[in-house]
Amino acid sequence: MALISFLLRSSWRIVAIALTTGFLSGGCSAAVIALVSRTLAEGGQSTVLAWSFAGFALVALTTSIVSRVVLVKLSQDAVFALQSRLSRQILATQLNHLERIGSPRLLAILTEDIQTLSTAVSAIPVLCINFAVVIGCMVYISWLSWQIMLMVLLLSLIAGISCKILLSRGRVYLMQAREQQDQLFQHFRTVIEGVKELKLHHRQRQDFLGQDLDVTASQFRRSSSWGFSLFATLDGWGKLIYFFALGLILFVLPHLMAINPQMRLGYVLTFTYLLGPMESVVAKLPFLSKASVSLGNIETLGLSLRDLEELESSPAAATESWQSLNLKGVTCTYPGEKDSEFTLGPIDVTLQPGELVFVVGGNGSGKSTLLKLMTGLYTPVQGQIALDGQLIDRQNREWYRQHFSVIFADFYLFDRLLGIAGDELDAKALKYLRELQLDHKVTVEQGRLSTTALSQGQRKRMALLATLLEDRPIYLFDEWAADQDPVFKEIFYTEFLADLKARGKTIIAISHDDHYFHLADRIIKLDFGKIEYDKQVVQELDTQQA
Ligand SMILES: Nc1ncnc2c1ncn2[C@@H]1O[C@H](COP(=O)(O)OP(=O)(O)OP(=O)(O)O)[C@@H](O)[C@H]1O
Repeated sequence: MALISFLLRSSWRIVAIALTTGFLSGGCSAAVIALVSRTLAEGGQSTVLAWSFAGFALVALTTSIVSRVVLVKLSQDAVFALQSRLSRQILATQLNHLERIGSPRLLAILTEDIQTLSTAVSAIPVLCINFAVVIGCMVYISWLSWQIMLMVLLLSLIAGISCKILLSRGRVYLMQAREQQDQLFQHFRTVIEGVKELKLHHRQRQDFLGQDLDVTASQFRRSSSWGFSLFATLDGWGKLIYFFALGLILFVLPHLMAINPQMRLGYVLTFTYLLGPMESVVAKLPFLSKASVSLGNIETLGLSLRDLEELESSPAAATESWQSLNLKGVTCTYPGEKDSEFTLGPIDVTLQPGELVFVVGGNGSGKSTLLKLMTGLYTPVQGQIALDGQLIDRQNREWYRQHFSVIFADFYLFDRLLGIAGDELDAKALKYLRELQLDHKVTVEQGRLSTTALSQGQRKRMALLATLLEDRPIYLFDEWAADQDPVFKEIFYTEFLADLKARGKTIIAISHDDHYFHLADRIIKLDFGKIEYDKQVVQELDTQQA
């Protein structure tokens, strides 16, 4: 039902057409078999029966095609819309919420759950048709004899209740398996991203494979096997009931009531024909159950993303001539156990245009967190951020973010210069490629990079190229120079930063390169999430000289 309502949300009209034609097709197939049974039972041949047979067969065939084609298109459209909506929702959700959900879970939902849903939804037309065949045949059998109708109803009731019990048990195992799959995705990530370390260390690899991957994989295997075994039992149980009914008609009923051999032949034929559709319906049940677990996951994620969704709008252009950026009593907390909880702040900082500020401090002192807070990626738990006196809130946060160009320590290098247009883009990119000494390695054509298979230092230079082309008022670098050779480190601090400063840009650079601290206007030092000091470098030198 959940799957049908998922499709109904896309287009109830198409679902109505698909279900009607599906049931019509199934009904006509049942009518065909009823006609065959009757013809065999009566032993004669009539033109009316022959034409009816041809008519029902034709309608069964055409409506089956219509139902399948219509629903396949609708289901693929619905899955496409879902993928697109989820991706957009993820991008529109607060960063700290996404970090809490974790990338393995997000990836599992975007790939595994959506694929499961897509497979199940494409099976719906066949299911409808087969379901209608089963119902149609049952109706036909019931119409022939009320005693057999009673027997069919009773057996259907027993089958329905027992199937429900087995299905709900199986579903519990599938839900467990799906949770374990999230963990498995985390381990697969380790396999892919930690491949170098794991290949180098035999014991490390054995430890990881034996204690992590295999343990989760075998838990997943156990839950899945239990789930699917219960569904297999369901299949067997269904067949047992079916054979029981067949046996009753063949061997018991003739002793209880007057039933001629032809009619018996008709019943047996109808029952035998029923087996195929019934098997098909039962075989699809595990996939439907799995899909409903996936749909639950998708919807839970959707709801949780919606709760923490940010306003998406086409923001106004960044203010080039801003005067002050003010953080007042700003705090940010990563929730965790009492001892491991980290709080940054309260932070009080005011930045001016054209300033070069170095942020320093030990590992884990909160430098990167400060950058995410300053750029509006994290929402402060307390305190306020204001640009030129304008408080930053949900309404204008998107606009506020347009002021920053950032290279994070774990930056992502896109394979094309996204969102940067202009006729001269390639020429400007070439100029920077030369300055960054990458022109022998990378070319840019219509904004697309010829390669991103570069060394870490080169990748960082390409990220710098992209930010330079963005030309935003405030630049933030999280230990950008850490991967650069001494020559380029020198060029970065003395030429690139100086050039940005000369262009009136504000630069906030997290750095451990104390060689270059004298170039800064200000140094902010963080310690355990608090500002230890925030001092003007030039003033201090002046004071010393005085
Ligand atoms: N996504 C996160 N979830 C939970 N805690 C986090 C997260 N990111 C950082 N932390 C915690 O916040 C603290 C500050 O981290 P942050 O990355 O800001 O430090 P940093 O000063 O940039 O360190 P480094 O110099 O090592 O890069 C650390 O104790 C870290 O464990």
